[in-house]
Amino acid sequence: MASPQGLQAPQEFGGPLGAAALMLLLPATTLHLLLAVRSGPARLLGPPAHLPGLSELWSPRVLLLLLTWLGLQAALYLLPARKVAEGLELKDKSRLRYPINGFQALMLTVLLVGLGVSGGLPLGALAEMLLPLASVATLTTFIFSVLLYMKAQVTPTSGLAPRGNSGNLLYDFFMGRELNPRIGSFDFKYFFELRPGLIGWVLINLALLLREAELRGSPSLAMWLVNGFQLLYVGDALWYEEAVLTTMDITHEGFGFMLAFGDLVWVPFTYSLQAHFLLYHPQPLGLPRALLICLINAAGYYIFRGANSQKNTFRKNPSDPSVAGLETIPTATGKRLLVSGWWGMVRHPNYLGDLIMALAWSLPCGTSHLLPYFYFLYFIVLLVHREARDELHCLQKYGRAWHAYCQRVPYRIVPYIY
Ligand SMILES: NC(=O)C1=CN([C@@H]2O[C@H](COP(=O)(O)OP(=O)(O)OC[C@H]3O[C@@H](n4cnc5c(N)ncnc54)[C@H](OP(=O)(O)O)[C@@H]3O)[C@@H](O)[C@H]2O)C=CC1
Ligand SMILES: CC(C)CCC[C@@H](C)[C@H]1CC=C2C3=C(CC[C@@]21C)[C@@]1(C)CC[C@H](O)C(C)(C)[C@@H]1CC3
Repeated sequence: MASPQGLQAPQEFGGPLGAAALMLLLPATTLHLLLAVRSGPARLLGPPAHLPGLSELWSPRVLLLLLTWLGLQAALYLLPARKVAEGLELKDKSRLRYPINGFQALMLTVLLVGLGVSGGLPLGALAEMLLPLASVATLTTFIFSVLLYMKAQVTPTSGLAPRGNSGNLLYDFFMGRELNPRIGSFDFKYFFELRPGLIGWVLINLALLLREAELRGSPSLAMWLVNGFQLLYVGDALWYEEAVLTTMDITHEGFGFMLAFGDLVWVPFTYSLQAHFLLYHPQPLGLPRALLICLINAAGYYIFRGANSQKNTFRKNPSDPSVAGLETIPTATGKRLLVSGWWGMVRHPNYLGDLIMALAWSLPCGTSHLLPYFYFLYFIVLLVHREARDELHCLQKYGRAWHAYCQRVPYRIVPYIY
């Protein structure tokens, strides 16, 4: 069942063929990275040292562990929230309500895990279970995406996403048909975007740190830095949880295989690659280099947070004193575009800050291997592609005003370079 508007929307990611290729390539890449990272040569490119058997990829105990984790995070999501925020206006003029309790869920998880570890829970053992966990999570994602696809069959047209309703099964399954799939007030896209995968990433990092302490007596400085930087990133995402309601994923993307896999598999298992690498390939790191890397991460965070907060404040209340003095240009929609401050430097200053942080997360792993730089390299591709998609949306939305903005601010992500 295709919506007329969906049929006209240009297809992304290379259409059905691209979507099919990605659905094979993404799980295969995750598997390859998890095998390569623990092998001696730790090669990013080239065949893996061995192909795993079924017993290395699947166990009912691991499935139970994953389901318990999802259940715990769902329960924390349902706890009373300090605030309930409204999302942007939908096509039918309604607004959905979202609980703002992500940071609380992170803190409660840390507390529960802390109590567990002090009571003898062998969290370090998780480090040895990442391969079967990732493959079980991949299988779960496929099954879950089928359920999401079926649920969209009975969703009214106004609830469908602009892109994922072309009528091609493979493409729509990948892109996601329904914009905001919910059961009652439980919003699946919002929940998966910020909870089990993002908090799971922190937990995996911590398990790798504890495993390193078990093996070598104490965690290395490099391991501390990677854990600290990424905890800051996840803590920030959950502290500013409300801001996710204006991101492209929540406002535009359907919830299908792409986001479900990204949230549940890609983020926790590939974003933790640096800590995973350090467990099997310890790297010496002196204090002066560690300080320099901290400075790079701080600079990236400063730009990332400054840019995201400036835009969010401006979109929520343009007369807020912190943004009221900034220069803007009007658009035909009634909304204005910032042309000074962070958004006058490049058209995506938040991506620039994010990329600088991505580099800082890999640097503690030294320069002997390319593998721990995977996240940085993938992130360049993701953000360049994302920027192009956003550019197209903004051009369609703002027309001439967007052209004027591009003339005023000619660089996209990196000043004077790109
Ligand atoms: N770690 C990861 O894997 C990932 C991280 N991210 C991060 O997520 C964050 C959100 O990114 P994303 O959702 O892509 O988009 P952005 O937060 O960059 O939002 C883009 C939107 O901002 C508005 N905008 C653009 N220019 C201006 C301007 N000059 N003045 C005012 N508003 C403007 C437009 O929407 P409108 O005008 O309608 O408000 C545009 O569609 C980023 O920090 C990014 O780095 C993203 C993807 C993956
Ligand atoms: C590999 C696939 C082709 C693409 C998968 C993309 C997803 C992994 C990302 C799409 C947008 C994301 C965001 C974050 C994590 C990665 C995914 C899900 C984010 C939650 C990370 C923390 C940030 O502070 C944020 C701004 C909240 C991010 C929002 C977008």
